[in-house]
Amino acid sequence: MNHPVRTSEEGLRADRVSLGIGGRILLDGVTLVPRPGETIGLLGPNGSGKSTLLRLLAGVLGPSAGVVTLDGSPLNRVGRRAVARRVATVQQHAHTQTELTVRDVVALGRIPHRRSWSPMTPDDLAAVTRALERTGLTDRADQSWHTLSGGERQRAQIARALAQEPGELLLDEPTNHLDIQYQLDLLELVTGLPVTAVIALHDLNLAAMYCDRLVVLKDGGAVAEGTPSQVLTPALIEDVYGVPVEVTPGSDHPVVRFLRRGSAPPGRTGPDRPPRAPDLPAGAAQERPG
Ligand SMILES: Nc1ncnc2c1ncn2[C@@H]1O[C@H](COP(=O)(O)OP(=O)(O)OP(=O)(O)O)[C@@H](O)[C@H]1O
Repeated sequence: MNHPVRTSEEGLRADRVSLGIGGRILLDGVTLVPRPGETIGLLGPNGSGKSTLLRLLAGVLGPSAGVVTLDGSPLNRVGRRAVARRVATVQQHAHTQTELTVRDVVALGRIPHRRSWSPMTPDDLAAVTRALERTGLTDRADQSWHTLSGGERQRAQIARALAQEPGELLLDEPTNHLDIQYQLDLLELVTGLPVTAVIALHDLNLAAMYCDRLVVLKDGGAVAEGTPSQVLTPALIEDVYGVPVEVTPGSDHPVVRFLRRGSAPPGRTGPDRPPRAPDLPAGAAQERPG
């Protein structure tokens, strides 16, 4: 997963970024320093600030405090086109108007690399072909975007981002709409690319399997950061998501098992779990219904 080729000043990083809109703090002093080539998973409940942080990293929004830099320069001084040559984003709900084919959509990824009004070069065409192949869309290339399934649209957006040949890839819940095979394929693909990737994910087990490091957001603040084994503890998950879990340390990565509310792992007692009645016959102790 790691392709350590650059110095620490290089790459995309967020330094103590905050964002307030309409008197509400959406992000509060978050620092994110991806190491070159690594995959960072952004975790956190709905509304915790994951998409907002990705928008700041993409330069779509500017922070109200702190700074996002690309190779040491604040994004607002780098220029949109230069940022677009380096940073590709895949959003949650991509909409494409007009009657574009899949190939047309993927070719949009080449725009930052092309001069205005100039035709696609052989390099552009090769990048589009490669991106279609990598996402398994070659035989869909001439199909209209509108006729694609939700999962195929998602893959076409990933292909567009790959055609952009970015150094940094920002993905906002890219596995939405994908069946399990494509979820695994996609994360395998992204983590195998020579790019630095920041991925907002809801699936803790996929995050544990594929991310080098995780950053957990809660109410706009970063509450944990580290490897999946360091971060994905029952205490952290219960605190952030409010759900009971059991975490099994694996040789490669931890495995999270969600428990029905009202139940708890063997040996644990808590406010949600009444102690077993001592006078019930063996085997008769019942868990509370979830
Ligand atoms: N332009 C905006 N104006 C006001 N509030 C906003 C704006 N954009 C986002 N928010 C709020 O900021 C909070 C964080 O939103 P964000 O989309 O970053 O969360 P998220 O962690 O990506 O959530 P989800 O998992 O549901 O996608 C939310 O409460 C959202 O309503």
